[in-house]
Amino acid sequence: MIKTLREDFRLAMAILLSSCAILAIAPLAIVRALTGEWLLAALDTAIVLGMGLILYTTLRRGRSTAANLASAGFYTLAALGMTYLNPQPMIYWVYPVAVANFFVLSLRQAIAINVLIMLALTPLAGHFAQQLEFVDMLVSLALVCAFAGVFSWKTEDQRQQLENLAHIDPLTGIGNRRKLFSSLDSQKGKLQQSSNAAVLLMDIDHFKAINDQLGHEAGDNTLQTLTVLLQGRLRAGSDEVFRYGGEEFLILLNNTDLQGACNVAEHLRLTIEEQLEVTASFGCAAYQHGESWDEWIARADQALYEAKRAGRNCVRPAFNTTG
Ligand SMILES: Nc1nc2c(ncn2[C@@H]2O[C@H](COP(=O)(O)OP(=O)(O)OP(=O)(O)O)[C@@H](O)[C@H]2O)c(=O)[nH]1
Repeated sequence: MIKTLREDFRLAMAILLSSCAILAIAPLAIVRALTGEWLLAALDTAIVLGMGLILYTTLRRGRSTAANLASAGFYTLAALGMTYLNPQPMIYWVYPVAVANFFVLSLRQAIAINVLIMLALTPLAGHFAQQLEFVDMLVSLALVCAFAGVFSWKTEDQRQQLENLAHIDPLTGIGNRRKLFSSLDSQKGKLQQSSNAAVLLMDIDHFKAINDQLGHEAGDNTLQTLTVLLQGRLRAGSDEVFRYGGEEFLILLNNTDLQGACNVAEHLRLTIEEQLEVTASFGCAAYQHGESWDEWIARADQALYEAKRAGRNCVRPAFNTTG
C-alpha cells in the first residue's frame, strides 16, 4: 500500500484530504451538537461517516479513479449542502473543496465539477447583502480555481516527465527494467489468475565484439534496429518488450504457454539471424502459479544461460519447478 501511495499522487491526495476532513469536521460536529445546531451537526456527522467509509474502501482497494471521483463528489456535495443551509459563513468551505478537486481529479473532471459548483451557487445570490459581494465571491473563486488548475496541470506534466525519465530507456525508447516490474505489478491479478503468460529473455550473442570491431555507435544502432524489429514482430496490445539490461531484452507474452513462447522465440531468432548482422539466444519461461516475478525471470535467465552454453543462437525452455 505504501508503494502504491508513493506512486499514485492522486490516491495519496484523496487519502490525505479525507483524513484531514474527518479530523477537522468531527470536532465541529460535536461543538454544533453541544450548541444545539442539530441540522448542521447531523450533516457534519454524515460527512465524517461518509468520508470514513470512502477512506476505508480506498485503503482496502488501493485504486484511485473510482475512489477519487466518489470522494470528490461527496465532499463537494457536502460543502454545497452546508452552504445552502447557512450561506454566509459556510461558503468559505467551497474554496478548499474547489482547490482539492484539482489535486484529486483529472484536470477536465476538476474544471467540470468546479463549473457545476459555481452554477449551483448562483441561486444563493439573494443571501448576500449586496449583489457585488456575490460577484466578488464568484470572481475570487474563479481566480483560485485558475491558479490551482495551472499549478496542478504543471505538477502533473512534470510528474509525467519524471515518470518517463525513470521508466523509458533513452537509447531504444522502450520500457526499462523498472517499467517491466511496474507493468507486471499492474497486471498482477490477470497474470496470477490465468497463469497463462510467458517471458522470453533474449541476449545478443558476442555483442562486445560489435562494439570492439565497429565502434560503440554501431553497437547502439544495432540495439535500436533490433528494438524496431522486435516491436514489429510482436502482437500489439498484448505483448510488451523491455530493455532488461545492456544487450538483454525481456519480452512479456500474454495468453501464451511454454510451447507458444518457444515458437515465438524461434521465429524471432530466425528473423534476427536473417535481417541483422547479429544472432541472439533465448530463454523462455511460462508463469508458474505462486512464484514471484524475480523467480519467474530467474528461470528464464537460467534457460538463457543454457542456450549460451549450448553454443548460442538457439532457444531453451525453462521447465516448471513444481508439478
Ligand atoms: N553500444 C552499446 N553497447 C552496450 C550497451 N550496453 C551494454 N553494452 C555492451 O554489451 C557488451 C556485453 O558484453 P558481454 O556481457 O561480454 O556479452 P557478449 O559479448 O554479448 O557475449 P555473450 O552474451 O556471451 O554472447 C559489453 O561490451 C557492453 O559494453 C549500450 O547501450 N550500447
